[in-house]
Amino acid sequence: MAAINLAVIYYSSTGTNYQLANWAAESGREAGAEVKVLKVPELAPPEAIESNAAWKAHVEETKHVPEVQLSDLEWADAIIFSVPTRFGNVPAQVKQFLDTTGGLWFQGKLVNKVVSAMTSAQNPHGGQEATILSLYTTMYHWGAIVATPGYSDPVLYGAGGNPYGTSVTVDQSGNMVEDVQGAVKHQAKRTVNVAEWVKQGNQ
Ligand SMILES: Cc1cc2nc3c(=O)[nH]c(=O)nc-3n(C[C@H](O)[C@H](O)[C@H](O)COP(=O)(O)O)c2cc1C
Repeated sequence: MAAINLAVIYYSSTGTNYQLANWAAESGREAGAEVKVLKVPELAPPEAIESNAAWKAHVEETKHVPEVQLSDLEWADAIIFSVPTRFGNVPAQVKQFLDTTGGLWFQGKLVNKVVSAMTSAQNPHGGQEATILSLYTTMYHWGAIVATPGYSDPVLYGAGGNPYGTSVTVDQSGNMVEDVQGAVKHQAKRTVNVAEWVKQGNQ
């Protein structure tokens, strides 16, 4: 099998998407990939972060995580995004990062990247599917190959059955409502497997 470089790129204010990213990374390594977990740079002013204890704690907890660079996108064969819902769309931090990929896009360097996405929201119908589809719209412009979980494994039903990508509800205390660990791991393994098929086909 061709060795796959997997970049797990996340944004998180209060830790949910960081946890999803780490489960995906674990599964990617189990599937034999070389894995990097990378955070999208924060744009919020320090006063906003300071005013929210959970946000502040998460920023402290993840100080060691490298920020994603454009070179990470070049390096990656497969990319898994994990981002929270913001009014049914991606957070501004993520959009800002995506908008820096214009140069790579222009050079055709994002073509055939195998991508997949996950999200979280406070409400079970709070815009999870819309958020993932918004992100995928950019991926279609990249010429990426979007690898959705669909209903490719029974574990997805127990996780809420979002065929576009794993999504989870976060309660008022910041805890995940559905048990999505298995679905995340399945999605990550599947993404690595699809990247292997694509890479082999290109060799
Ligand atoms: C500006 C803003 C907009 C949000 N919009 C929604 C929304 O439309 N629907 C929803 O269910 N949750 C919404 N949320 C809640 C977040 O999605 C939730 O806090 C997030 O999924 C937690 O992920 P994290 O722990 O990785 O930061 C919003 C939060 C913020 C700050």
